[in-house]
Amino acid sequence: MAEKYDVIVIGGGPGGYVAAIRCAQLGLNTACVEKWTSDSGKQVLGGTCLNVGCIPSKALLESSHKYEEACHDFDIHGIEVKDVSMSVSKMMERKNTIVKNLTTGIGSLFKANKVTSIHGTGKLLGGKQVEVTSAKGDVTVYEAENVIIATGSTPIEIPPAPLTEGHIVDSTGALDFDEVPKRLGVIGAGVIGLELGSVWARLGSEVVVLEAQDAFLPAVDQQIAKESLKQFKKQGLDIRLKARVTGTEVKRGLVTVTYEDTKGEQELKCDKLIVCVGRAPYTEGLLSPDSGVNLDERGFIFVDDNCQTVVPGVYAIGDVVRGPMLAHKASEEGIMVAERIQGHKAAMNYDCIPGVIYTHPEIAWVGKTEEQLKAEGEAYKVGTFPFVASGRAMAANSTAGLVKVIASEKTDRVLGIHIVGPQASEMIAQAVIAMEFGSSAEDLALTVFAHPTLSEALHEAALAVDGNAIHVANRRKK
Ligand SMILES: NC(=O)c1ccc[n+]([C@@H]2O[C@H](COP(=O)([O-])OP(=O)(O)OC[C@H]3O[C@@H](n4cnc5c(N)ncnc54)[C@H](O)[C@@H]3O)[C@@H](O)[C@H]2O)c1
Repeated sequence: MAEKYDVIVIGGGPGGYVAAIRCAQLGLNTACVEKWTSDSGKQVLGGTCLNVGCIPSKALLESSHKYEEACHDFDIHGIEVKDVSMSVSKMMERKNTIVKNLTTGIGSLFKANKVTSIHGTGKLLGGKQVEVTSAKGDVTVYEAENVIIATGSTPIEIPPAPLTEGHIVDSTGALDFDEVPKRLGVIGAGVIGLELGSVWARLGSEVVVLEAQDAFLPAVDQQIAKESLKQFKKQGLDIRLKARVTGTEVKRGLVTVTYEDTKGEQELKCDKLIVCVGRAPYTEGLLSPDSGVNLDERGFIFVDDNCQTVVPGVYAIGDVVRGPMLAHKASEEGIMVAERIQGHKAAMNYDCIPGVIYTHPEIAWVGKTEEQLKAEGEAYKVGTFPFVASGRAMAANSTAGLVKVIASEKTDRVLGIHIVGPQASEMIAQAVIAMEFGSSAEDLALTVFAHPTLSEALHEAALAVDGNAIHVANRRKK
């Protein structure tokens, strides 16, 4: 008889491992299937986020930022540093240690919560059975009352730029360069292109980012996107918009990229090229024909608002379903599904998911952009506050950027908050809480913020919504 669980989770990333832990906490007999294998043949938990995504990229962003500060920004504080050098191997060692600590930590959390970890590739069969194939090829079939699919996504490859070992790489390869490339090409000015482009630019690469679209960060509020582009250009990132890559050639270690822009066909020569043109849901070999689970027209697993597939008791969460491909969205969906399996009435608020781009300055937002509200015909009012007027930002020598609060013209309810500036990734949590609690701009304006903090910029932007900012001249009321 096949071994039976209350819940089997397929995938051990931030969606899957969080779902598994929550299910076990709620008293469900839970197993998590993960195929990722280390060089020594051991199972690795944590998925893309911990192994080759959010965490390692933040480790490199932090190291490269410190290097850049030591080279260029200490001087203003009166600190003189000479002969600054960077050891790429040491930087990578630090990153690898952080990844190892976190991924092994999940194993400990599984033990503490009594989640059974199954090493192998999971496949959903009919009747809520899960087939697991080990690295050696042994096949075991398990049964489950409930299955949660959390298999994530993989980088998209494009025909004009096939990955070529050591020369044309995806985001995973770009986290493991063994030296700073002199010239680095990046295809795609999205989240990954900007974050990884920043890492290597700070370390000395001449970075050219080729972006097919004519708008920069089209999903971001365009006032914030414009300010960000200005800052990135100042930092020496050469971002070329309306530049669609049409071909690549690798010859004697040199990559030649051909692309088309408004002037016609162009060429770019670089030592390494990163392809980061988006990610696709990962469903390869996942579903047997009789599993009953459907994909939508874009290849995502089709689910309702509660992450339920068309098969009762089979759920899917994270990058493999609709919505933003973000670790925190996956984790929260995992918790919601675990609660629902246990009969609770949990639901996700998809209108309050923050987005962050970890460049310098950081970009962060929650809720609607001005462009979205215009398109929806919703009347709104806007308050902004620039960090150049913040004492704390001055003290930190980080005055680029602004906070923007958008509120309903009719009700004053906050509809969106957008930030480009220092610590935006941390500040956005305040905005998310405000929106989650249905705050008005006035509620924020009447709240006491500690002085001197960067968060005061959010307070002032909320005050500015009705022309009441103190530390900046208000726009005249009409
Ligand atoms: N900080 C974060 O939250 C974070 C970090 C990394 C990745 N992610 C997620 O991972 C996913 C993938 O990120 P990404 O940066 O690869 O994708 P993306 O969708 O953010 O950006 C890809 C960009 O590539 C451009 N592009 C596509 N084909 C092109 C071509 N032939 N020539 C030139 N440009 C081309 C697109 O127009 C787009 O702007 C995203 O969903 C993102 O949200 C999030």
